[in-house]
Amino acid sequence: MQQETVGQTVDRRQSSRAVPDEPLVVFEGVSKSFGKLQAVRDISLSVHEGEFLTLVGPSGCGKSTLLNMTAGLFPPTEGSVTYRGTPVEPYNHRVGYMTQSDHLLHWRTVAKNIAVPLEIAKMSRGEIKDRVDELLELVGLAGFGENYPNQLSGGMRKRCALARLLAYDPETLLFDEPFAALDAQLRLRMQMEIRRIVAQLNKTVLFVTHDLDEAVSLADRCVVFSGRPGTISEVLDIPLPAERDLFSIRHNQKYAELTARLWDEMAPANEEGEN
Ligand SMILES: Nc1ncnc2c1ncn2[C@@H]1O[C@H](COP(=O)(O)OP(=O)(O)OP(=O)(O)O)[C@@H](O)[C@H]1O
Repeated sequence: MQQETVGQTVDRRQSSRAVPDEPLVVFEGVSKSFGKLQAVRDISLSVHEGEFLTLVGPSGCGKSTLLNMTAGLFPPTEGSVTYRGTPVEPYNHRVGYMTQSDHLLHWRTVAKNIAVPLEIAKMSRGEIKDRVDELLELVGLAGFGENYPNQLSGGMRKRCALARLLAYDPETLLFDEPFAALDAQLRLRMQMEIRRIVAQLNKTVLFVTHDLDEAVSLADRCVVFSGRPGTISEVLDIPLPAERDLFSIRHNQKYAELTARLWDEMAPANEEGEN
């Protein structure tokens, strides 16, 4: 059961991370093959509640495959994926999934798009309205509820998709390169929004990206994969402040060191199995 509502605004990230807790998602000796193709091999990784994890690695190393197994879209070939101590089964309703494409329904207004999961959950009209208003406020779209997706900018569409993702209050958010198509400035704004919202709601995040700056600036930890079959080559702690200004963080010495280290890790000479 979900414990939080969207309206709760206490940042429990710092305090929850100060106390050792049971991991939320655990991959133990996970391998996944599709026919003869082995996508990932022997992945062991624990994700803790309230943690923001980024996943980077060469194309085809199985990052999305890990998200898909967390969502219960398919099981591992070997090993186990558990969520709160229980093996993930089809489907894991505690997670929400957001990809590069926003999948907004063009014939529905912003408010009606956000309302989709709430309608499926058979909430009453009044409850849906209250919830949608709250979500519009949260993602910075107050006043745009009656607009249609084709009347929105790229950033606003992302905000709308994010609000819909949050509507049923999933405790873990899976992001697969959600901002890849945005220009640099917009991407930075959306990154700031994501960190603000995730901290505010104390969500756990697995975020796949090819952008190494994004991988460092967003994360509490960054998981680096080697080429296919994907194995974890390193898990980097990102000891940057929980409350960070993503504009000025680029001048931070630690930030520069971490991104440089990631670039070194990702140098072509270090890739074993590029597509
Ligand atoms: N459902 C599937 N059926 C068959 N093959 C798959 C399936 N899902 C993934 N693969 C294959 O597994 C490998 C890993 O794919 P995956 O999408 O997880 O990699 P990725 O690291 O997320 O790649 P990218 O960064 O390019 O998105 C690829 O070779 C892909 O073609």
